[in-house]
Amino acid sequence: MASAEEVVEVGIRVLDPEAAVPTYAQPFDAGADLISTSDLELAPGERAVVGTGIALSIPAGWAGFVHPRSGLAARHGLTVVNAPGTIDAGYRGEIKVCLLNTDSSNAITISRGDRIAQLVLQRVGRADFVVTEELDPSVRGDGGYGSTGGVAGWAAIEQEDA
Ligand SMILES: O=c1ccn([C@H]2C[C@H](O)[C@@H](COP(=O)(O)OP(=O)(O)OP(=O)(O)O)O2)c(=O)[nH]1
Ligand SMILES: [Mg+2]
Repeated sequence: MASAEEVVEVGIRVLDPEAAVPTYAQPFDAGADLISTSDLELAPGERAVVGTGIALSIPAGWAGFVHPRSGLAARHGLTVVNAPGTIDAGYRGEIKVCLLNTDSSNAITISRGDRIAQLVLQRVGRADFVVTEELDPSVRGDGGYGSTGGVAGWAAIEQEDA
């Protein structure tokens, strides 16, 4: 049986009198919705940094990641420029979202209180970088950027199997 989800305690300051603690829309959702504290309109191709009205104290060993919401992305072309935005455990300022209207012809209107993005909490590690002349060998080696093949999917796999 799958193990239960891990719940981490995160301190929160609600900075805007009308903002609220972020909520998970459904049980087991990974993302808690973040709201906009501003009214704004994004012209096609325009971006803006938008406040969410909250500040957090995330425990060391964890980080928050600001992801776009898929419905707004699919319906309107709204995304997060730096997706996922990284919220460091030590950051105590207001969480802000750098929104981008990717639609080529329609403006997007955002109203105060709209759920504009979602925050995912994840465990994170930090590297102890050890300088070396030779890296451990691996099967992939230095192959990257398409080294395993192009875009062909099923057809290529079927040919290889034949
Ligand atoms: O979508 C985001 C991304 C970042 N931040 C805040 C929290 C994060 O801890 C801090 C720094 O983010 P990042 O390291 O991505 O930005 P930077 O350009 O490297 O700034 P800095 O020099 O402050 O690290 O900005 C947000 O509020 N929203
Ligand atoms: Mg940084």
